[in-house]
Amino acid sequence: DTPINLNAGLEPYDLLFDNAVEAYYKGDWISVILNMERALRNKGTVRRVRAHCRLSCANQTDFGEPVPGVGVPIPGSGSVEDLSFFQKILKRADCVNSCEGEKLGHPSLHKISEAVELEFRKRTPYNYLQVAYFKINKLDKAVAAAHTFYQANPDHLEMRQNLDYYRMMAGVKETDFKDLEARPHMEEFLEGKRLYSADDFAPSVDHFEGAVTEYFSADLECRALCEGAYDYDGYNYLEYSADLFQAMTDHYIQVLNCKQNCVVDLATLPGSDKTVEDFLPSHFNYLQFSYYNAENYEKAIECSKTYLLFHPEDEVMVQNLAFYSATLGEDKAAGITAREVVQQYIKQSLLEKELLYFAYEVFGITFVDPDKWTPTDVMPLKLREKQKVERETAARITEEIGNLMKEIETLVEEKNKDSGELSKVVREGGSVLYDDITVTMTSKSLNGSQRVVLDNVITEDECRELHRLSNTAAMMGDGYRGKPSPHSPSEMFQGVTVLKALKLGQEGKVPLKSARLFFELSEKVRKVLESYFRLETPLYFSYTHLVCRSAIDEKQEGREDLSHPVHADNCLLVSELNECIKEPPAYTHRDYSAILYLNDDFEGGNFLFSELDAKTVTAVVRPQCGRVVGFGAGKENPHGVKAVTKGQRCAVALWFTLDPRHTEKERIQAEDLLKMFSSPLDAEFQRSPSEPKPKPVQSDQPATETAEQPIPEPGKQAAKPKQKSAEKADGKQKVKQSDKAKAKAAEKKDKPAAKKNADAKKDKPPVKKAAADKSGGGGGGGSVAKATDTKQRPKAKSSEPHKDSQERRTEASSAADSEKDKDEL
Ligand SMILES: O=C(O)CCC(=O)C(=O)O
Ligand SMILES: [Fe+3]
Repeated sequence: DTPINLNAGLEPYDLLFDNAVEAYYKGDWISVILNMERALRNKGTVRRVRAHCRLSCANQTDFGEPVPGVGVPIPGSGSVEDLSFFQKILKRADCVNSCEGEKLGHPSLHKISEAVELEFRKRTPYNYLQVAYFKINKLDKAVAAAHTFYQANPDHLEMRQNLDYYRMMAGVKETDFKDLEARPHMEEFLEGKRLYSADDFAPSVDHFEGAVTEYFSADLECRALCEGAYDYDGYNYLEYSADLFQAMTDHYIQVLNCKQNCVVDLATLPGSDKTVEDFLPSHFNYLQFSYYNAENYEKAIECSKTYLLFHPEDEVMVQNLAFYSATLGEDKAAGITAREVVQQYIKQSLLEKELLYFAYEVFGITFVDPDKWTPTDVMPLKLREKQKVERETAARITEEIGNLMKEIETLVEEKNKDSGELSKVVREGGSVLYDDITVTMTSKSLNGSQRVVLDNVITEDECRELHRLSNTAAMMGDGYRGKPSPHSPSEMFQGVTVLKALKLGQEGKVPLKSARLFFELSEKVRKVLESYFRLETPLYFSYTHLVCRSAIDEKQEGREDLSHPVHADNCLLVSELNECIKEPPAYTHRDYSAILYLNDDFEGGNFLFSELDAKTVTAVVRPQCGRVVGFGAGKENPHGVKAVTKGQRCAVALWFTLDPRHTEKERIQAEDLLKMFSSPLDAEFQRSPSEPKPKPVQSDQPATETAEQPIPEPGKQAAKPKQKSAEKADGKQKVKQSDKAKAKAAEKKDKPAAKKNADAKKDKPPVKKAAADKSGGGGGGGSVAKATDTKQRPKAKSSEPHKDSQERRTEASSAADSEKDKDEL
């Protein structure tokens, strides 16, 4: 019989995905929606059918009973028993195949490439959907899609901006921000936790119970899905040759490993790779305390006993249980047992671990136990010892490597001291890449190192266009116009970044062409510098600023200050000590600087290099259109600008870094914006949410400062409004968490003595009370705690059981992040 129905196949979701993407580039939004929604639905169906078929076939053809028809096994002859075993295997395969074939069509239909799977894991379909819904004005759906995508891509700047944008739109409700991929067990758990933290215990019970039920059904599905094809990862297909039993073993152990890892999969928080530690057991910890507060002692006992299945030696839980039992009555309490599902779950999981450890010992197939609760003796002694030795060796090697690195560092430092200056001089002087550009002065003629003056880098026309751009932007922009210079009260200062210029261009306030020119010319300078200084690794933009300084005529008399005091760009110059300290708030990651001058029709304003004393001038450069002064951003190049006594002096100041982690975020945004302008499809979309791209902005972009200025202007210090508001949009949760972390830190600082006590209480709330009641009551444990007593107990404010370390880490890091933000400001 052929169980597979070739006709009634479910449309494969990779095909639907491709269709949707194709439709997207044609601007056929309805087709995008139809195909993408169907792709998501079909993916869900494939998942459900696979799990269902494997589970129901396991029920129909389990390996427990002998198969009728094969006969009673003959003692001593293995082969008939073997046949009976393999017959079951064959039956199971047949069952699963026909079950899946009936519902999905031929299995080859649903072989999906890893690339497409990855797109779905990254929730890319929602990025496309977001735009399509937006285009046809289905705002609620657009918002949900955007929110869903953002959950899995929290670093996606554009989507964050889109969400901010949606939030401001009329007709968008808070409830529209739905996570369409939320998993029921996690949703229930998080809701339970939220209520629990608010002392809403009765409703929290419902959610934690819901979470437990959903957990086991998700676990069942996850495990069933593990029974897929053998993953040859690490094996060479061609070389892999195993006999029947080895092949079965390899595959089966892989399946078991996968099943054990469902713990991790289920504990993963939405949109991150962070997991809730000790996830399943913690449900029963929350439950026992919630039930206790709801005065349901039977259930409190049941849940404590269940928790103790995982952690039998947990002292606090043992005490809680004693307290609950005393309250309810010992006899009654003795009759309450831990939950059966959990008993079964643990039994099965432990058996799996045993098999996995066996395979580890015998075949060397690695197994890393994801659970915290596994009793130590489940791991074979030999393995335990081996791991101990390995850990010790690893620690020793790490230490040795650390020492070696230190030695090398010292050696390198010493060597650099000797030859640094020399090698740098020798190294500079590479090609300037363009025929027109001339090298006017070198380090030698500038009396220093890592210095250059180039001419004809840009044309007269280009100078004029950028000069005009600066003035128009200052007029149109926010707040620069008429602002006193941060460096001198006798001058006015105006500045615009590439991104700001592009945005003004987008809004039609400055010519888009000029903004683009600004972007392109800054790139030209970057390339030329990289080549001239013969850098072995790329230069990245750290900050780009088109700046004009204008003399205030009535404030020139008796003027003695500089337009820009002598400083170095990546360290704090302490001229009294002839030192430059490379520490924040200096922009320590800046490695090279360049100033591209745009005009010379002003008085004063010469650029100067000096010694570390900030007095001895070593070279002077007169600005003029198309001239670039480029130099190393460190202590070797203290520099400043002489007073501009008449007219306006304009220049593009550029700072670069060799460390890609410090690439300017604004630059990336600017690039994206430019890309958007150049795509014809987007011409009419310029002011609406940004488009998903086949390759969305890398989500693992390291955090870098958004806007930086050489010296922050007082009024302009909030130069990060975008980030701030985006953070808010990111979820109040986060803000609250970091506040909490700060409060916690403050608390710790203030009263170190109180801390221990508070923490102890917090971890396992009722125990302290129970103990206090017992001693206070004086009598036998059983009769002490009455219902009325319970009522008087202080509310368990700080009562979260097991503040898991994962969360602690999250809090700590967000606190650290906000610390960092502060520094950068
Ligand atoms: O405008 C100039 O010539 C130099 C400016 C400067 O050094 C700076 O902004 O850090
Ligand atoms: Fe500077």
